[in-house]
Amino acid sequence: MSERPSSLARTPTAPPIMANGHFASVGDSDDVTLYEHGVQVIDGDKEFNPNLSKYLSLEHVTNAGFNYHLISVFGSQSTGKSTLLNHLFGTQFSVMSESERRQTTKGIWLSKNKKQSDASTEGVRMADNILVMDVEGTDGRERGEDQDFERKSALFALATSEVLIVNIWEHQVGLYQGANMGLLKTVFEVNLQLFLKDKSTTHRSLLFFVIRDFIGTTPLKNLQKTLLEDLARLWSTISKPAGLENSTIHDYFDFQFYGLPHKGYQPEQFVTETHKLGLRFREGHRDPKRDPLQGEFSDSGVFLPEYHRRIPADGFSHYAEGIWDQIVNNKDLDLPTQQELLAQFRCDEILREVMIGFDEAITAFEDKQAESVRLGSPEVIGGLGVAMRGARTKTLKGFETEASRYHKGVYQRKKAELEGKVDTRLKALLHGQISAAHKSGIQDFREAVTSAVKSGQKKGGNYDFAEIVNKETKASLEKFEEVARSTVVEGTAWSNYKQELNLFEKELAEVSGRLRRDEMRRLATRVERWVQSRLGESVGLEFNSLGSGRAGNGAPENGDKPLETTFWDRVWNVFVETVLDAERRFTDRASSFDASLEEVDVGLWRLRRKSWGVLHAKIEEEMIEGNLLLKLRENFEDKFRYDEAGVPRIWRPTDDIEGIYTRARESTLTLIPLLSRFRLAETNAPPPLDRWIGHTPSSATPADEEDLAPIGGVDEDEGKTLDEEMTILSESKRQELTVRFKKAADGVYVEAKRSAIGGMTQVPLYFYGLLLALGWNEIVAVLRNPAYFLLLFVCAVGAYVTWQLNLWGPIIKMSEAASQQALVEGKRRLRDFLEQSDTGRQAIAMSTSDKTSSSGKQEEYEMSDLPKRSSGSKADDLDDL
Ligand SMILES: Nc1nc2c(ncn2[C@@H]2O[C@H](COP(=O)(O)OP(=O)(O)OP(=O)(O)O)[C@@H](O)[C@H]2O)c(=O)[nH]1
Repeated sequence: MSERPSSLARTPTAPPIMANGHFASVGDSDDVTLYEHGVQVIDGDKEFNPNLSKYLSLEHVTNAGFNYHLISVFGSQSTGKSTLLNHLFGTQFSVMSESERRQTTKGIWLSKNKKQSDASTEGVRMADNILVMDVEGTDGRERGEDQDFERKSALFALATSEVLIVNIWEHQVGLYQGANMGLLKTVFEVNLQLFLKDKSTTHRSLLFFVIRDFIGTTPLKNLQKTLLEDLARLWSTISKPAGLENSTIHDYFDFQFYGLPHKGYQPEQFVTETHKLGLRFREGHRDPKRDPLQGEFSDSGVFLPEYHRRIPADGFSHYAEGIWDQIVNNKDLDLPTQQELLAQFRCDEILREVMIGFDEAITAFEDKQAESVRLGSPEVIGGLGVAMRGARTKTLKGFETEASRYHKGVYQRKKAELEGKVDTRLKALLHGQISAAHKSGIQDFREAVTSAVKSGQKKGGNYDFAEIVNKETKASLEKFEEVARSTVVEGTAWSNYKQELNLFEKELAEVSGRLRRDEMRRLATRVERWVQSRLGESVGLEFNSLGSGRAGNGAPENGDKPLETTFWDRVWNVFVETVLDAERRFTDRASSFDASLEEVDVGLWRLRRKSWGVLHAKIEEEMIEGNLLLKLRENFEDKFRYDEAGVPRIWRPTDDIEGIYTRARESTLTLIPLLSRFRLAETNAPPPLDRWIGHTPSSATPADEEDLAPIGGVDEDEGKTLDEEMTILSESKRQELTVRFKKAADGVYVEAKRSAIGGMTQVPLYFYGLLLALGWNEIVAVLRNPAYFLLLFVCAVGAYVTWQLNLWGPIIKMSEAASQQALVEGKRRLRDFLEQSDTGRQAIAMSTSDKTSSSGKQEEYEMSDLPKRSSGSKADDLDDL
């Protein structure tokens, strides 16, 4: 290529200017000074220079969009075309040396206008970015008969340029070859082909005839007229496509003419005129309504929008290359297709460019989101919405700015493609963000409700669960909506979070349902504990009543029925009352949870079942052999040891101990069958447990039934009948109990009998006679001795006086108290003494253990050693619930 001095320098005819590096500038360096002669777009060997785009970007044309103009110059070889352009635009196209007459410009060169605005014309708007193409001269001896290149270059110039300067000498006007009529005929023909296919816009071009060496003898108007007549004739000779037979040359071309004086003979005028002409190109303002053929146009501008080929500057080099490729390969030049191809190419390029910016803005967020998902703790990313909206707007706007200048159809398609790409990624980010908000929202909600409940419990349990749930649900929904709203990209169909919001709301409801169930469970547990405590106390009292003879509720035995016969009725009543109370409390509290009727039903049903379990366990505890035996003994003792008035009996040998014993024993023995079955006295049947507990509610879940023990008569399928459920003591247990009770009663009987016999022991009378006979000597000795007699007499008088004064009682009491005190003090001193010596301590230990073991052995039979029951445990207060 030409930018290496190469192709042109290699040709034997290459001028020295090529060898001295003028052409070497192109493409090898980015330094704009190396492009002082412009860039060779097409070299002499018809090769296209791929560095054209580099030149345009160095000249700051690439980003100009449509704000640039392209002018080509045509004309015979060595007619001063390059000279003309250099004067008009300050370019530095190579010019033939005066001494030689040979081809200078090979191929097609392009340079940007280098002339700035004059001081005098300041304020006048300069035409933007004028690019000029210096086309190899026609009719040159170097190409000879080969007119291929000049036709191809004409076609290329027409496809790209707005204005074609036709450079002719005045004396050439009227000639055919000299006036380039052959070339112009080709231009007209290809113009018809080129722009016929693209009917979307009206393409016009300006043919600007610059008449060189214009003397002025023939007025310019006459020359203009001659040329136009020639051109009209030429137009009529070309074959036109169907439908355009009647078209005129003016349908496609505008014309302007300008005469320039001889450069050699009138150098000053030449400079002045080229300067004026240059200003028309650079600063002239063209009124599109003014017909340049009719009116004055010497001061008129040149460019009209309709001349523009509508190729954005950044796509120009690619477009030009495509066009040239078609031309050089003799393919049908189809401009719309080329424009479409260009649009596709450029839109793809622009799309890639804008996607780089998009990646920079978004990838970090995508990575962060992916990382948090990978770690299993999705996180709401701050500032995501702003970044998403900003990146999307910037990307689409950037694409629109650059790509909208290209073929509309392609642009729309590519825009949709870009939107698809951008939106797919943004949508994924939005979903990620919403899903993170969902997960963290649910977690936060659960934690908030739990901690509010806990703090409520700490403050004494006075909290409203439903209120907490409602408050936290509202807060969670607001937070979720805030995240979603701040992340959505307005104006996009996919930026919709309604469905996700519904899902979130649904899950919140599920979680609150679960939390409520947990809360209800906790409530149920508390109520059950309360029931357990109350039943433990009340049922314990009823069992104690068996021994005390008074009802557990404190009511004395009434005459109608023996207390024992209504025992189970009382237990059942206590149970029913307690459970009804618990149910009422449970229902009150559960309703404050906003629990559904079904949930409350299940809770109550569980409560009844559990309460029955508690009662059953309590009864079983009371009915263990030791406890029951104790109750029976107490009952027996009550009847045996006390009379009808409740006064303790002192047994005398004359009493009917056997009779009383037998009645008391038989009465107590009737208790055993009574206690062995839970039956109500009225109906003589078990209580209606199945009816009372009720059927399993349909809304009960397997989890609700999991921890419930089967109940006979209620859970029929468990194979245990109500009768079995209500049987407290088996037959064998009853018999065993009867035997043991009888033994214990016998023990009491024996003790009573023994105490009755012990009460009748006396000192026999003969013992007094014997005492007199044996002590007669001592009596006589005392009576005969005056001292003894006197002492006896004084004692007798003292005793008589004491008796008279009724002081014997106090004296005896005082002496008893004194002796008692002396005994206690003596014992204490002895213990202290023993504790201070080792042997003494051992002796104490041995005596204590002996005492314990001997009392254990006697426990079953010695009524006095039986442990006394506590009247009942302290019940928890249900108000604590
Ligand atoms: N008579 C006359 N000669 C001119 C004029 N302008 C330039 N020349 C001379 O014409 C010769 C060719 O000038 P170029 O500008 O190189 O001509 P060109 O048409 O660009 O030549 P190629 O690029 O080889 O086709 C030079 O020697 C110029 O001095 C003019 O207005 N009148």
